[in-house]
Amino acid sequence: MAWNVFIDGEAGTTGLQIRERLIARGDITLVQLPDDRRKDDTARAEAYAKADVAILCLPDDAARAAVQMAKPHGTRIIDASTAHRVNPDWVFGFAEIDAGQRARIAAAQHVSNPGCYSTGAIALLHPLIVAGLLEADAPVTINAVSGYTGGGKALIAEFEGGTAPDHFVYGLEHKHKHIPEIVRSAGLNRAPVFVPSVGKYAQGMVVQIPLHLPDGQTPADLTACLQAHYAGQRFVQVVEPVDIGPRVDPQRLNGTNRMELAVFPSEDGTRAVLLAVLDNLGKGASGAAVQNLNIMLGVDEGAGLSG
Ligand SMILES: NC(=O)C1=CN([C@@H]2O[C@H](COP(=O)(O)OP(=O)(O)OC[C@H]3O[C@@H](n4cnc5c(N)ncnc54)[C@H](OP(=O)(O)O)[C@@H]3O)[C@@H](O)[C@H]2O)C=CC1
Ligand SMILES: CC(=O)N[C@@H](CCC(=O)OP(=O)(O)O)C(=O)O
Repeated sequence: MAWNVFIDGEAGTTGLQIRERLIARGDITLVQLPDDRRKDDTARAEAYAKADVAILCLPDDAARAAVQMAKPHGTRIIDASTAHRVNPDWVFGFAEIDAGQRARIAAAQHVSNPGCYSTGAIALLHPLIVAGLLEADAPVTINAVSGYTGGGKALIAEFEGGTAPDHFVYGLEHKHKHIPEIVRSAGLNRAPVFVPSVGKYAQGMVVQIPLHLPDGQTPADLTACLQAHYAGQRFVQVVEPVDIGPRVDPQRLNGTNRMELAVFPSEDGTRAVLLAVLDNLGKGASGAAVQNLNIMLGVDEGAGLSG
């Protein structure tokens, strides 16, 4: 038996990469629309009626409307957009966040994928806050660099058309859309200062969180906490700085669903940089969507994914 899966927004950046990961699978039949009907609501409603699971790769407003369209048909949904990430009725689609999350995803009607930057930031912060190594109201700063596919078709056109600078910093109005989901899912009580940037390369991302450590805490304590939290995980690994540094390449995990976490210490042990590397279109979007789909269907979590 094959499951029917509809990727709404299949022609977009995230949608295309999900299709690539599902197209050859024998256990999945893609419900597809002809190009001239992909925004036709009658055709989309028919697709929702047929699908067991729909994956929304749409702008936020279109994702909210799609949920209403799917409702009469009872279609299970994975939303890649920002629309439902802090909605308490949706399950947050970061399987590794804690021991119970896979079961919650498996049973869910509605799963919301984390944002790409958020995946790295939450993966680093959540275990430390739960373990009491970082206060929930700590003044956290998050810096990051992403490949330009993170901005979807519009930003890709700017970079490939030569109208964007080779590297730019943004989010400086302190209103980036990932801040609410980072606060909620990391377990912070205070909004972090988040400064993302984009470089002239297509895919790949590094998220960095610099910390001054309190007296008595060492970088090794942070590493040990992350190692314990992610022990045995297939797609999230804690690595040594020497394995990925001293020059960390944001593209090192491209094409995979993996994320690497590391703690880079100062020589005297009083400071550290927490670092996450991932493919913004892998574990940061399309890979995570497929991982969540696999969990929801009860099949091998890594089916169709490169780890
Ligand atoms: N790119 C990334 O790294 C990540 C993206 N996301 C999220 O995934 C979602 C999709 O992003 P991304 O793939 O980058 O964006 P793109 O702009 O590349 O793709 C969006 C697609 O949605 C289509 N679309 C827009 N409105 C509708 C509608 N009403 N009905 C049907 N289709 C519609 C667009 O059509 P058309 O082709 O005609 O423009 C386009 O193909 C967004 O919410 C984004 O925030 C999440 C994590 C990471
Ligand atoms: C480079 C770039 O523009 N990145 C996007 C985030 C990409 C992502 O994670 O997607 P969501 O839109 O689903 O949150 C941004 O900063 O808005």
